[in-house]
Amino acid sequence: MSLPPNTPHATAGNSQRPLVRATGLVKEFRRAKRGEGRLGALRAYLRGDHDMIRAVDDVSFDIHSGELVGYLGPNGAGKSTTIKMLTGILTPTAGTLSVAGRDPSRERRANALNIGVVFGQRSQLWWDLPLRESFRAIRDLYGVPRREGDRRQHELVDLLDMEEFLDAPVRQLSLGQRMRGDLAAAMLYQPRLLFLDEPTVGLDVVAKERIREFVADVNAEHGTTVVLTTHDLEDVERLCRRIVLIDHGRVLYDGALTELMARYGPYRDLVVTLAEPADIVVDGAEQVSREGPVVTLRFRSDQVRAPEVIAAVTAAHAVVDLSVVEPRLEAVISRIYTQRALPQSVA
Ligand SMILES: Nc1ncnc2c1ncn2[C@@H]1O[C@H](COP(=O)(O)OP(=O)(O)OP(=O)(O)O)[C@@H](O)[C@H]1O
Repeated sequence: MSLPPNTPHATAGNSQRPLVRATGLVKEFRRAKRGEGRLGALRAYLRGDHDMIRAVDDVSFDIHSGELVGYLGPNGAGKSTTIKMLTGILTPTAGTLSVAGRDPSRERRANALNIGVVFGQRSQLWWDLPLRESFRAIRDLYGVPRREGDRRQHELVDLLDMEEFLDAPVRQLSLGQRMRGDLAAAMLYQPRLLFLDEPTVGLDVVAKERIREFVADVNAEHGTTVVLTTHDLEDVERLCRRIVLIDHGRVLYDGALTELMARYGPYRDLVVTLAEPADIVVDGAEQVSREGPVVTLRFRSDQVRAPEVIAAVTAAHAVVDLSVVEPRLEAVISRIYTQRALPQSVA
């Protein structure tokens, strides 16, 4: 199925120079070829046989100051590779990249002053140092003036409620506490751009909510531009107005979250619990799943009315329970990932 062209992003028409501009970005990796069997593998290794993998394949986008963008995609889509190029850790194979007017891989140190990076899976803090000492080291490293640093640290400690564990070594902190420490560390020198890679992974609901509130706050109050990579779509629903969806290194969608939902908007699910397990075949609706006696039918509410589908189902089956469910972002995204296409436009 061919993909519709990318939707112009939410800030199209913004005349300001973008904070981030990626144009035709490509990143290829060499990967050793695996020969058949042990001997084959050895031969391939000795011959230096390799494949090229295009982890990022002609990606272009602009991000303007103050935006909070979700950079999403299934495992292996190329998200981390893109973020690594934006932070200067990796050099693009082709294309151009500008972050606050700089080429990140050529001016890595200068770029580092403008960006904060937080990885949910791995801490940037010193494991054996108390948080307070890590903060001091970071302030020194980034040349934050003392008074200014004290003020910011105080504000962040307050905002993230960290006073009680500031003197504990990082290795003794819970995941949620460590995450708060990482976020504060990334914001101590007030970067213009914050990259968050899975910032809520593994956290309980309360801890997740605290992180989301903090991210929303630094974006709204300090105008910090945020690029958020996450598999938790509640993070996205809660925080992002714009999303960039990638798969196999290519942009599938770049635009407002509301527009994506509107495209999917006419779809409704009718969840039916039957007295006896059975498949349901009715006009205007498609059975999308069946688990025991629970069957889910999907229909377009602009083509068939819910009462008509319900009447057809109850005429043919003994029904114990039923409900009509509006689509959630998760359903939309999983449909895009599985079909590698956007839902049909309503228009
Ligand atoms: N250093 C590397 N050498 C070879 N291949 C790599 C390297 N880094 C990434 N890749 C490959 O590039 C592709 C994109 O990987 P990337 O880590 O960017 O995906 P991702 O979208 O961040 O995935 P996830 O959600 O699982 O973190 C994958 O096929 C991966 O195996």
